[in-house]
Amino acid sequence: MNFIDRKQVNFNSIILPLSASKKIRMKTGIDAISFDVANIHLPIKTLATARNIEPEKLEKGLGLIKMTLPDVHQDAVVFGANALTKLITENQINLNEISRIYVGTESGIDSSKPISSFLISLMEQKFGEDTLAECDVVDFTFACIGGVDALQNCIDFVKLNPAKKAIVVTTDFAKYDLNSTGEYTQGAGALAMLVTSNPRIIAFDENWATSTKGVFDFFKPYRTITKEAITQNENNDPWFDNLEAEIEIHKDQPVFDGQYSNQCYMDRTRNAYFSFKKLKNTTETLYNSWNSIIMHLPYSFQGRRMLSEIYALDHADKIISENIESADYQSKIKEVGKSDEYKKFVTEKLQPAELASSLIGNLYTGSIFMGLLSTLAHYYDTKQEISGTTFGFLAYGSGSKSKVFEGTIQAEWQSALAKTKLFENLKESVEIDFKTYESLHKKEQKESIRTPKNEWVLDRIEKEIPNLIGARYYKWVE
Ligand SMILES: CC(=O)SCCNC(=O)CCNC(=O)[C@H](O)C(C)(C)COP(=O)(O)OP(=O)(O)OC[C@H]1O[C@@H](n2cnc3c(N)ncnc32)[C@H](O)[C@@H]1OP(=O)(O)O
Repeated sequence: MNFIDRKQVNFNSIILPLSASKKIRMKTGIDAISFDVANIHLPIKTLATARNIEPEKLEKGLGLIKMTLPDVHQDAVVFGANALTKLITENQINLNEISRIYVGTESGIDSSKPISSFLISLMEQKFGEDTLAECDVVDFTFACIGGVDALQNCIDFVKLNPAKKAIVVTTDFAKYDLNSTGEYTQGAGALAMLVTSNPRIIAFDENWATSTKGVFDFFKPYRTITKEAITQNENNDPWFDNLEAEIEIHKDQPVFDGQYSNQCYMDRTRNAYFSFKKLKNTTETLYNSWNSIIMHLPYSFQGRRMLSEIYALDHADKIISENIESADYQSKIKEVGKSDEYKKFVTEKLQPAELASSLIGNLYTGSIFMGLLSTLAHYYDTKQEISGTTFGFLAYGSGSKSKVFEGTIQAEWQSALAKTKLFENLKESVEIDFKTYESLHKKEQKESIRTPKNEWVLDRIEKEIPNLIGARYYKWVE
């Protein structure tokens, strides 16, 4: 029997074989990436005009251009299944080789059956019965950071099992109440990423820093509909007609405090960033070593608005003191954010990630990965070589948690990305008018806006068979 001497095993990065003379560090990271977004959009100017908001605030203040939203036949399962199908076909993945499909989402359609369970049956429908019979699947939910949690988990798994492969899917519909301050930060879509040893796109460093604090900045609680509300049925909802007693319901739209959520975002990312420096045992200005910075972007300019604090605190010339409690601390951060030096920094390190966000909107768990894809697609389209450079990641999920980590772009990133064509695909999105937007939002629209082709669609929701009521069925449309 072979016994492994635990003292010789570095559990942070698997070193194979274990003899001191022949140490090979196995890289782990993202080997392939694909996406699916709603493909219908409302121009942000249209929303601004209808809501009597200055368009410049949304366009120049928050960086918004278009806002995608699901068509009648789309939901979080559809986006996830389409991104996953593209990942499998474009990269000729043999599903028997996939040990895990872990989903990050905060748009679950069922409190018990995870989205990953739907994905399994749809993939087997398309690629063969029992092809995923031994695959482990589960959903991760922690607001927008659930996809990063799934990724970290899959990376650890592949590090321990270098011959195995995993897939991470992030899928969400960021839906906010009409007339709320979140309304202009909506969006919908999914990404799928293959996690392997010796990946072609990006290999992650072993250090991951975390900052956590339990807060109510943004959440989706179960809400009570009282007997009186059911009786009054102010919105004439036909579903109410069959209700007799008070019930708890779950609404897609969150309860949130926008400015407080920004503060939580800043606090968590700042703490995680400085913890990451400690883990790396460095006093150098860390962001200078990053070619690009990939942050959670609930809207395009969130990263640049939030990062000025870290930029100032970790600046080589110590632009501001570290006294976070001082009276003029916040105004000094704002001042730094408006400086030409900071604007240049943003253009170089953050802007490539913002490009897709401006055209799509919020993807919740997928936003940070769309930032990564946007950056890679930008460098691909502009033919700039970035292999060997390091990307820094600042993830955030309300509730709240931040994770900071970094990865190195691999030599084959361009060939791995050749079929993705992000910006080309985004150009095909169909524009809708304000009336159509509102009817989709209120679920009054019955016919699909766009005719689906070569994609998964929601076929029907069971209404009759008692022990299947609410079951969702999907189909592939050629
Ligand atoms: C879910 C998560 O990811 S948590 C973290 C983020 N939170 C959310 O996404 C929650 C949902 N969203 C929201 O609540 C809101 O959309 C927020 C908080 C993101 C934005 O809130 P608002 O009150 O609409 O905007 P806010 O006043 O913060 O910022 C507007 C920006 O536009 C700028 N602006 C305003 N008018 C103009 C104009 N005419 N021209 C140019 N810029 C303008 C402002 O100066 C400000 O930018 P600055 O602070 O960088 O200077």
